Amino acid sequence: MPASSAATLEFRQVSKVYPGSPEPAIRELSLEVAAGELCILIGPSGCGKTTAMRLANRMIELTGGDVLVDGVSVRDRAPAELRRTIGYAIQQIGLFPHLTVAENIGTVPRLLGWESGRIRARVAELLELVGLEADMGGRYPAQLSGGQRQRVGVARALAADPPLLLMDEPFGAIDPITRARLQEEFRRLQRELDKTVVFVTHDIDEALKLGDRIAVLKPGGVLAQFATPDELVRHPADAFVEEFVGADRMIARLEWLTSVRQEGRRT
Ligand SMILES: Nc1ncnc2c1ncn2[C@@H]1O[C@H](COP(=O)(O)OP(=O)(O)OP(=O)(O)O)[C@@H](O)[C@H]1O
Repeated sequence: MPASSAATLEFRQVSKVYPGSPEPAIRELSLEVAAGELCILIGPSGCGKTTAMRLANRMIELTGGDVLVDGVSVRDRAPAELRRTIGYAIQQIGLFPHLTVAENIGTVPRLLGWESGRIRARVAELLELVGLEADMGGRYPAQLSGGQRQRVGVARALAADPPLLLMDEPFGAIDPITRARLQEEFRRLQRELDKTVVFVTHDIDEALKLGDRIAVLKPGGVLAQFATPDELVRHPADAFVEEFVGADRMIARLEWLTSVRQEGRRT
């Protein structure tokens, strides 16, 4: 896959005030995500993580500022067309219950008008990529485990080979063991496929394990710090980040994670 398959993403002084709400959900958020980077959004409940994500694919509209994908404002893109070029995976998965796994995965390629042979080949490739047996393609979502459904959600988000993936707690409702396995597989996949990813999580361990950089948001949608896992743990920008990350506890853990990640890269 060419190195150019990843997109850049920039939040430029982004604000969002929901109609009828006295306070902004996001305040002057500026963030630049490099091509191929895995950027984590983390912060307490209600700090605007999902809002930030949905502003990027225009599921909701900006109040102020701009979001640029590969330097082009999302305001200048038609929402439906924009969404077909951005993979989106969410915790609730949102699989269509009346469609088979294969049909679910093929949703965006179908919308893009791919011919059926190409869709079939892509679905087979993706099932293998996310570690599902080929015959799972004929099942319905209700016939899968939670972890299998999450994999289908990730496969569906990857289907049209989008340069940018938005993932909103994609492994949220999964037991810890399956979750750890999915995290590892996803990390490997992301490196292999060279995608830009914005990944929302509540889980600081998941953030430290997966993120190239982590954006910590405070209540009111204010960016507290945007830094590598190492910087975040060793040099938290303020007391909020320090408490959120739990610095002392984390340093030992980070050293362990760093060694695990290096180990992973060698294999
Ligand atoms: N459609 C909406 N209308 C009005 N207010 C909203 C709407 N959606 C979200 N909000 C508010 O905006 C703020 C940010 O919500 P958002 O869902 O982005 O937070 P979050 O960080 O993703 O939260 P969580 O971690 O709980 O999922 C919250 O105060 C929320 O109540």
